Amino acid sequence: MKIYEKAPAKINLLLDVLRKRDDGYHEVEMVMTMIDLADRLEMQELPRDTIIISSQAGYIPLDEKNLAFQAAKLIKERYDVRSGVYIHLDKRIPVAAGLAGGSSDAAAALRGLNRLWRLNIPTGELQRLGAELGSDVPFCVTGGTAVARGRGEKLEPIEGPPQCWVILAKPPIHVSTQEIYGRLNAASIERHPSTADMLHAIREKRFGDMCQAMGNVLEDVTIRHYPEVRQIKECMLRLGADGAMMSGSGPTVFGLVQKQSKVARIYNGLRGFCKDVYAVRLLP
Ligand SMILES: C[C@](O)(CO)[C@H](O)COP(=O)(O)OP(=O)(O)OC[C@H]1O[C@@H](n2ccc(N)nc2=O)[C@H](O)[C@@H]1O
Ligand SMILES: Nc1ncnc2c1ncn2[C@@H]1O[C@H](COP(=O)(O)OP(=O)(O)OP(=O)(O)O)[C@@H](O)[C@H]1O
Repeated sequence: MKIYEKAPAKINLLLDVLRKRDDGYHEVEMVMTMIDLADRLEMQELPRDTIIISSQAGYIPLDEKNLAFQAAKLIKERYDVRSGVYIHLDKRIPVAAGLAGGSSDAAAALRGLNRLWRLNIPTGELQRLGAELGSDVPFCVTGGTAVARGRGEKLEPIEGPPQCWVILAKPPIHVSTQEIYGRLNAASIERHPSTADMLHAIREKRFGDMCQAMGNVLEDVTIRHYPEVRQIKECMLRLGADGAMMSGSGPTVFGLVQKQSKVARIYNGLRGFCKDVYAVRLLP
């Protein structure tokens, strides 16, 4: 039997860091939502006790370092599954972009293998397993729109933001999430974004207020080392985006636009800057 799962990318509409924790992670408060840019996973049961990953993308690990491999291994061990699986990853989300591509693949593998092996694992348990693989994985298990707290695993689902276009531009640099959090001095953050303002804007479907409420405390840290992120953000706003911000730890910058008539102009303008540009919708 073959089954398929879509693994959409996420953006952080808001990312605040409250403090550094004793375990080395940071206590965060984030508003996350999914966009219509997704990897596709094909999963096929194998009679042998083995996990095989393949992908058309030449630049991701296909061994134990792959997050989909780790998801399959975890579920096999915890649920004592004797058969194996072949997972093909059709990668469309840019890698190490701040869009949770690997995390979403892991979450899709957890959902898919739960079906393939008829394990009936409840969603909450899939999220707990996901938290063992990465801080963004529990959100990716369910998707939608949510406030994420703790290190990202405490989730409060909320209604979706007002629909709009999302234009993404990723400069050709590799940014390590660990390095960016490591360079952040949580005690000296000058301006924290307001989660309350963001939630109010989303609840009231006020697109302009939502753009105003966007904020990401990791942005300054990444920009200090990669000034091209600021250039892309400024370029997006100059070209007419209603709001623009870095997603996650970067380096991808996303711009939000409500009017379709503006999309082509922003997209084409950014293509002059970098190769990796996408124009997609929010996932409803
Ligand atoms: C930047 C975000 O993507 C925003 O959604 C997440 O906060 C990070 O999610 P992620 O990539 O799934 O993160 P993980 O794989 O769990 O952690 C990578 C590294 O980021 C740092 N990290 C991550 C999450 C968190 N709340 N505090 C941290 O300090 C840790 O140094 C960790 O070693
Ligand atoms: N299935 C996968 N897809 C992409 N990268 C993967 C995968 N499995 C492991 N990796 C590794 O994870 C690293 C981070 O890639 P990923 O695309 O998940 O980053 P990201 O979008 O910045 O994640 P996040 O937003 O959660 O911090 C890459 O360097 C890559 O080698």
